[in-house]
Amino acid sequence: MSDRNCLIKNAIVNGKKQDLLIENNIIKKIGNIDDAIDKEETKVIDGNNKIVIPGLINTHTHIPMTLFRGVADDLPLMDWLNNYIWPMEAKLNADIVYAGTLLGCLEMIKSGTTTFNDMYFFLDGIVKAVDEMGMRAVLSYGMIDLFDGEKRKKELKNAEENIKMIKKLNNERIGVALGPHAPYTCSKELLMEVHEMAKKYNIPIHIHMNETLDEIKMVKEKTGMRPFEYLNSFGFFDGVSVIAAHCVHLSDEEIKIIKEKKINVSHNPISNLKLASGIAPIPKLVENGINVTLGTDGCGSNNNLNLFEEIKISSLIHKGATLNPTIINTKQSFEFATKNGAKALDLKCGELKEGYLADIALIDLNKPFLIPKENIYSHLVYSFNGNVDTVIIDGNVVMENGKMLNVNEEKIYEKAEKAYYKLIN
Ligand SMILES: O=c1[nH]cnc2c1ncn2[C@@H]1O[C@H](CO)[C@@H](O)[C@H]1O
Ligand SMILES: [Zn+2]
Repeated sequence: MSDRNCLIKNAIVNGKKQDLLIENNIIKKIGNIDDAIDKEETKVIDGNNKIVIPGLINTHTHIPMTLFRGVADDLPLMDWLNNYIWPMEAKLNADIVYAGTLLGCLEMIKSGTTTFNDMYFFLDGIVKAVDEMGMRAVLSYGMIDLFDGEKRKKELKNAEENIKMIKKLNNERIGVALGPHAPYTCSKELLMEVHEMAKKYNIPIHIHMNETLDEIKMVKEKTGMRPFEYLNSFGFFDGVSVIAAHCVHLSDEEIKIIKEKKINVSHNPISNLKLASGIAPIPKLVENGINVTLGTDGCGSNNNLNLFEEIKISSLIHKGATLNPTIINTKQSFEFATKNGAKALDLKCGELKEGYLADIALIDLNKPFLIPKENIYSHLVYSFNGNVDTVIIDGNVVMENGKMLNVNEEKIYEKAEKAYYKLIN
């Protein structure tokens, strides 16, 4: 029996009890499907008491940082990076990164995420784990030159080699992007070359922007401009697709640039709360028609990869901040994590539609916190804990009834524990 023909019977799909047929890696049909299905060739999943949702899309993370979970809590960004995270990251290698990525993929699959947009190091280790776990990902090598010319050359060379390595894989599930870390860690020369490279290879740029007041002050002192104005002054946003993570502190002029240049925003409310960076002006961005998506950031600043928490917090935090309970409703925050994420990554998924990629999750509704089963789409935002039942990515069933089909979970935990001890010793 091939996993790649799959019929989900009698589930809630787009608010209605119906069936969903997957052929190869595509949602072939949604409706009442009985006829002409070859039961020998088709895997049938009982969807009774279950809801089908599009797999979630995490648009900003550093996946191997699962190994940094809990190691440096309760610190501000610059102290956290300079004195804790960067010294530990100096000990990384491809094996450690591989172990952290296996764990991260497992955690994401179990909480309904099927695609993630990543920025990190040792991409050969990340690629290997993503491939084995069957996830969809866009990967970028995180470049930091700290304004040093030699370092810049090395970082650009490394980035280009990674682009070639990933393109050569020809793996439909694994895409590549460019990841200049941020305007306070990357020189103008590096950013300009990144822009050229993004055009040359026709790939997106993934960058941290306006996360803290400190970094904005640093950029302003150096350039006389706020970060978005500075990058815009040398055409960084022209003719390329950009995913800007955080965007916590923005001037009206910067919001105008984001709108005009069609920059995708990755909102990471939990990371921003934990590092006390601030609260992003998401309602204002939505009002301006800007594409808002959701990210968890790495497990050093979250400390998990459960995007359902991000959906809930993004619906709550702006209500509290604006004293307006009507702001960011359940449909909007759910779309941040699905449809909008797909748009940012230029993928045909994030919605349950015929012809779209078969990246989906099934949730068992027989849970105390999902009863009564009447307003399920509200429950998914405000009361679900993220534990999904079954996950299908690119037409492959990777988890069924809470059990991973092709990987040994215990081995992943063991590997991650071992890798962690290598990092801290
Ligand atoms: O919230 C954050 N702000 C800035 N840098 C971060 C954050 N989270 C992780 N990293 C850092 O970004 C680099 C990845 O290329 C890593 O050094 C990682 O620790
Ligand atoms: Zn980050």
